[in-house]
Amino acid sequence: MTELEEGAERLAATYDAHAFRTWVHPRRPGSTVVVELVMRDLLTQPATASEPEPEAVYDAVSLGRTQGGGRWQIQVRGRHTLCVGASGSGKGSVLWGIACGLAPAAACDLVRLWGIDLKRGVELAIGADLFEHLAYTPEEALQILRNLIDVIDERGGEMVGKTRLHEPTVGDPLQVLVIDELAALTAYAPLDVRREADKLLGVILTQGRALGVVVVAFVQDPRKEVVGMRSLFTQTVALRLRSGDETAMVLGDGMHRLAPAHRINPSRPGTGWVVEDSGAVDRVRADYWPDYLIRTLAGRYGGHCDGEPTSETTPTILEGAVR
Ligand SMILES: Nc1ncnc2c1ncn2[C@@H]1O[C@H](COP(=O)(O)OP(=O)(O)OP(=O)(O)O)[C@@H](O)[C@H]1O
Repeated sequence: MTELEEGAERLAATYDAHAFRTWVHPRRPGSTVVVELVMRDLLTQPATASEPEPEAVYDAVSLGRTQGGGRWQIQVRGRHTLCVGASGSGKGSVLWGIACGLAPAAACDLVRLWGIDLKRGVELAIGADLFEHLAYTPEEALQILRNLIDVIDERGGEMVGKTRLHEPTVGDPLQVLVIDELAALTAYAPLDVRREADKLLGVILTQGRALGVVVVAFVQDPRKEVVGMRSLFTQTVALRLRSGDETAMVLGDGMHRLAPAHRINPSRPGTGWVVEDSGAVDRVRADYWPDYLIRTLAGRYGGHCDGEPTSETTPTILEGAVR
């Protein structure tokens, strides 16, 4: 092995590269050596989620892996999150990663989960016990939005001049609204519902963050006609998208090259791109949440702080303000 190859091998080991090639730069022979590292793609294989630690966490939850081999943590408190991905791109694994990651905190009433699933509850019903309330109809969805606005009004008065970011405590929890297929509410619901939902969601998205009311929404189609309030979300996860235009729409102009979500292989659901506040771009893959695991956690944490299984309860819609 030549000295050059030995050096390249050391470099490959340092960066956990799968293979390497070396050659002398064609235009600068004798002076510049090129080493090309072939990196292993750590996100090729799917991973199944495991039960979250029993500690109640509400700031951020772990969703899966980053391409560098670290854990993918998503900030929940203080952010409104929009996850966009074509059908079958794996939005469910991001949704359940967040809901199940917050489950221990929800059991202790440090977090209260609200759910809107206008696709007849197909997605959320499976973990229904984790949610304070679930809405399966447009009218129920509006009621949840109104309830959350009441929380905002109440907290706004209490917090003014005291603190900039609501600190969840038992009984005064972080309120997390999970909306599966946002378009069903903002684009395909009856006109009067759409109008009111747009208005109420606009208030929550502009005023709720600091007051401990955050939205985590999922949508297939990111066009403005479908998600008019796209720009009000403060962080975005792009799973597999359908075109470079969609990538630019979701992640920002110029991002279709840096974070090509439209090139994600359809055979690798749960894979996505995230752009951090700092502008750092990362490729990630969510862990897969099988139904049995969601049911297990909903049974263990739904409505209880002591880890005992809950009785079977159907979430109901509250009239008026939440506690
Ligand atoms: N993180 C993941 N790792 C591996 N496979 C996954 C992952 N997430 C989802 N899958 C697989 O991909 C399929 C589709 O995922 P999912 O239902 O979450 O997509 P979706 O984006 O919610 O689609 P739709 O918008 O049509 O509901 C799942 O049934 C599962 O088999």
